[in-house]
Amino acid sequence: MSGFPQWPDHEAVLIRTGARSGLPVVIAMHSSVLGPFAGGCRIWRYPRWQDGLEDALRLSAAMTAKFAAAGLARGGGKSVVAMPEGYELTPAAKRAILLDVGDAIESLDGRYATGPDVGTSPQDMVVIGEQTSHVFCKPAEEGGSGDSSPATAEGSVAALSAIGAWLDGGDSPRLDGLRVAVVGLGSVGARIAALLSEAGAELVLSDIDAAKKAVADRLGARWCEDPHEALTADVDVVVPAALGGVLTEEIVPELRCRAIAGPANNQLAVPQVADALHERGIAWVPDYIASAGGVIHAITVELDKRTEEEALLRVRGIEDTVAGLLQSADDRGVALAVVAEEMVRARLGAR
Ligand SMILES: NC(=O)c1ccc[n+]([C@@H]2O[C@H](COP(=O)([O-])OP(=O)(O)OC[C@H]3O[C@@H](n4cnc5c(N)ncnc54)[C@H](O)[C@@H]3O)[C@@H](O)[C@H]2O)c1
Repeated sequence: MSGFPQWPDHEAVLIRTGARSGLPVVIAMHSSVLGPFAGGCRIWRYPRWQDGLEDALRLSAAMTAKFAAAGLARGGGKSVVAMPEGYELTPAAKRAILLDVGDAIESLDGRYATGPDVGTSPQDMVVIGEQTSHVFCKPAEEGGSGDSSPATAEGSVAALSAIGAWLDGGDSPRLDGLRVAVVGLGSVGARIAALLSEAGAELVLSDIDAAKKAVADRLGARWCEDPHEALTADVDVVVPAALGGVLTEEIVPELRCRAIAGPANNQLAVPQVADALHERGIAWVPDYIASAGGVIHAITVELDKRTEEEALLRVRGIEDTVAGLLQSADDRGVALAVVAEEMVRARLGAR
């Protein structure tokens, strides 16, 4: 997030050597203004362990923004285990790391809870859960909320409904007839495409994996072999649902959509792209808003112990959030990212 303070304003950082793995376990705790810390556990290879620390600091700050924007009473946290390059992650080594993470979390006495991130799965949360109860996103058969992709997709579609209304100049959420390009048809992207198709949207779909053409065929959608063609297609909205960094300074002049909203993390290659999109009249919904459905659902059900219905209502609340942001961005003639950042700061009581 441009301008959002990320360093050195963390409340606390725990760094300890895992008793079993011997690897550094980092837990970065950014801001507990809204509630206890939560955020995924990343197990990744880094050139230096300090790069893992830096990742934890950056990602925990982003989680604070995500929770604040979602109206969840949680603070941004993140755990990272930095493996050296070339480290052989055998099943035994993975288990040792996960137990070390569980110990580190337990030592914090409920101040921080974790879920899956890059390099960890819902099943891994069960292993962490052997050492601590402060864990979410366990598989359904283990008493957890299961795969987060459906709720993430719901949240992105809620954002798209708000965009549909905004494009119509009205208040009624609309997906019927909306022309949408979905780039990336993995667990989340394929679900978004299915939900949009059901709601009557007109779809352009793409993925680097040619086998995903089957999704387009099944939904009767237009298939683009080249993801760049889908990104720059003449549609109302583009949905980035693959990897980050897809919105570059080079691609902005080529875009033909009116809005962009999707689940992919870290969509902007550089922060200035948000301004470039605004100058081209393209509304960009920050990924920390459009991708929040999964974590909202998991935390609501597993940590807050609320019902599925309540969780779904909270996820669908993304629609109202985006509608409000689109309206105030228009009223003030500024980028939606600016209004979103101000909303986050206001909720955190920051200047
Ligand atoms: N799964 C969740 O609940 C969740 C939650 C929040 C954010 N996200 C983010 O959403 C995005 C998608 O997540 P997912 O779980 O569906 O991942 P996934 O790995 O299941 O799917 C990613 C898809 O993108 C495709 N892809 C990769 N590079 C591409 C490119 N350059 N162009 C087009 N397609 C490309 C892959 O072939 C794959 O089909 C990721 O950025 C992820 O971090 C996911």
